[in-house]
Amino acid sequence: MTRIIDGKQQANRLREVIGQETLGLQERHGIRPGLAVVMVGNDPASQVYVRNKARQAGEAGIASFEHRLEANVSQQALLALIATLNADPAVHGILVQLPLPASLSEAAVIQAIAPDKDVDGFHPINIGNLATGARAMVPCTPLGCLMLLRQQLGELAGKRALVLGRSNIVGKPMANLLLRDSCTVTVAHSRTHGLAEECRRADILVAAVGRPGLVTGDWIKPGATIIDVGINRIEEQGRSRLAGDVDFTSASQVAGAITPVPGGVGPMTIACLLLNTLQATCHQHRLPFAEDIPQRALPTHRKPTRSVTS
Ligand SMILES: NC(=O)C1=CN([C@@H]2O[C@H](COP(=O)(O)OP(=O)(O)OC[C@H]3O[C@@H](n4cnc5c(N)ncnc54)[C@H](OP(=O)(O)O)[C@@H]3O)[C@@H](O)[C@H]2O)C=CC1
Ligand SMILES: Nc1nc(=O)c2c([nH]1)NC[C@@H]1CN(c3ccc(C(=O)N[C@@H](CCC(=O)O)C(=O)O)cc3)C=[N+]21
Repeated sequence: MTRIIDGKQQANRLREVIGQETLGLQERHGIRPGLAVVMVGNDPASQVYVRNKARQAGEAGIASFEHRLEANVSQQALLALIATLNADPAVHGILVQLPLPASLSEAAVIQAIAPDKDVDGFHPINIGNLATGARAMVPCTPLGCLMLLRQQLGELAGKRALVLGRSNIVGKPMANLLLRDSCTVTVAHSRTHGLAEECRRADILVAAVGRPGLVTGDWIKPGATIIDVGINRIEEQGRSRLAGDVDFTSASQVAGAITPVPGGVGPMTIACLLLNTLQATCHQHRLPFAEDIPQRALPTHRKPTRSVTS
């Protein structure tokens, strides 16, 4: 039986536990975590996402501060805003919505964010710490994927994992996280030869390519766990809907467990953003952070020793 991994429900649980923790911070220390979201231009898809983040932050006891800048804002003005947010004690986390207009340097903007407040985990310091196995702020989307995998499979050690996509925001940090959990990791991309065969070897397949329905059932090892990161807006029969990078209909015939789109990785990304904001708040106030929040919220389904193929 294929299990549908309900990311929306898992994210609700995670946000509930985050809410209990923020309440504790407020009551014991009078501290309210704060998240600043900077949006440049007015891309409608980003607006929906930013609105969802603000609402869910509020429900979890996190203050959110939205900064909307015109698409033609200068690099200098954007960097000045980041400097202000870096210095603001009410702001514990800073997220600059990507992609930025082409006139702005994403690298320069990301590097301007104080690493302690970099709740996206995109700053080179955080990337380096993740890659070397040190404590780091971990990018939200791969972190959410890892939580779903751990919850689904328990122990990940020794499993063959294939990460499809090598972007800085999903593919590369995902590969690092799986390696940290002792998976045997392959990273595939647009220049990979024999992509279907690579995929068929994988016990765990994480697809983050931005190509709707690229991964079909015949690319999947029977019983494998499939995490579909893709969020693609497609037109079908004159209507617009969201589709993942995995063809859900054929893949769900073969997979052991699979995330849907919508309702899979997307909601976990936002929950992980709130978790990173809580972690950043504790760190900045030199307070202990409850590392076990994900395990408390999402206890594992299976005994750690059982393999996907057994
Ligand atoms: N659920 C969520 O929270 C999030 C979802 N997303 C979604 O995830 C998807 C990926 O996002 P992102 O990582 O930013 O995308 P990028 O466009 O930055 O990277 C795409 C990657 O996929 C590879 N690729 C593209 N086409 C193919 C192909 N035909 N075969 C094999 N590999 C291919 C590219 O290879 P190469 O490097 O060789 O060009 C690249 O490494 C998108 O749909 C995006 O909307 C993104 C962020 C968060
Ligand atoms: N600095 C930065 N950090 C990001 O993390 C970041 C970003 N920029 N730019 C854009 C991408 C995309 N992204 C999504 C997060 C949640 C959903 C999400 O909640 N999706 C819902 C549905 C949403 C809908 O219905 O439109 C779901 O999949 O169920 C989608 C996409 C984060 N990103």
